[in-house]
Amino acid sequence: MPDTQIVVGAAILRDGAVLAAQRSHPPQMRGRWELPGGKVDPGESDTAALVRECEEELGVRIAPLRRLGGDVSFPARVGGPAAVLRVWLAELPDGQPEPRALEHLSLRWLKADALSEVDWLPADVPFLTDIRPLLVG
Ligand SMILES: Nc1nc2c([nH]c(=O)n2[C@H]2C[C@H](O)[C@@H](COP(=O)(O)OP(=O)(O)OP(=O)(O)O)O2)c(=O)[nH]1
Repeated sequence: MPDTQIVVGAAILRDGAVLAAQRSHPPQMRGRWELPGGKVDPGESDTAALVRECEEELGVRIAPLRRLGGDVSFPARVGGPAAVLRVWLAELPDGQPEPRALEHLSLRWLKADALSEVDWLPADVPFLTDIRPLLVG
């Protein structure tokens, strides 16, 4: 898949909740929710991109733990490359500050019973099946 744009997302778990982020742009995605993360740059590893994007978006340095689920394809912009979302389970190491919405409209820590309360972007939805049992364990 040489032309596929890889997008990485972090399922950051703390105290039985996962961190969800509300997108500010583009207009058709504004207000919808995603796992924090973003596009992998050329030559960059997936986990390096994940750590970089979370620093940019949340102001924290996360620790990726392991992959959750598989590649989930989503419709790329017209004329652009195909795109897939890959998600990692991650944690906030001791000493990290509280995440801040530096690029998002808002952040929420969602427990299992609130996981379906927000309007997730489509590619993130399949990962909720992997995340839910980790919140109630
Ligand atoms: N997480 C997620 N991202 C999606 C979905 N559908 C979809 O087009 N995207 C796009 C939005 C962004 O272009 C990209 C996520 O990367 P990003 O968070 O770095 O995007 P961005 O807008 O900040 O970056 P840029 O386009 O300004 O370069 O994936 C989806 O269902 N879930």
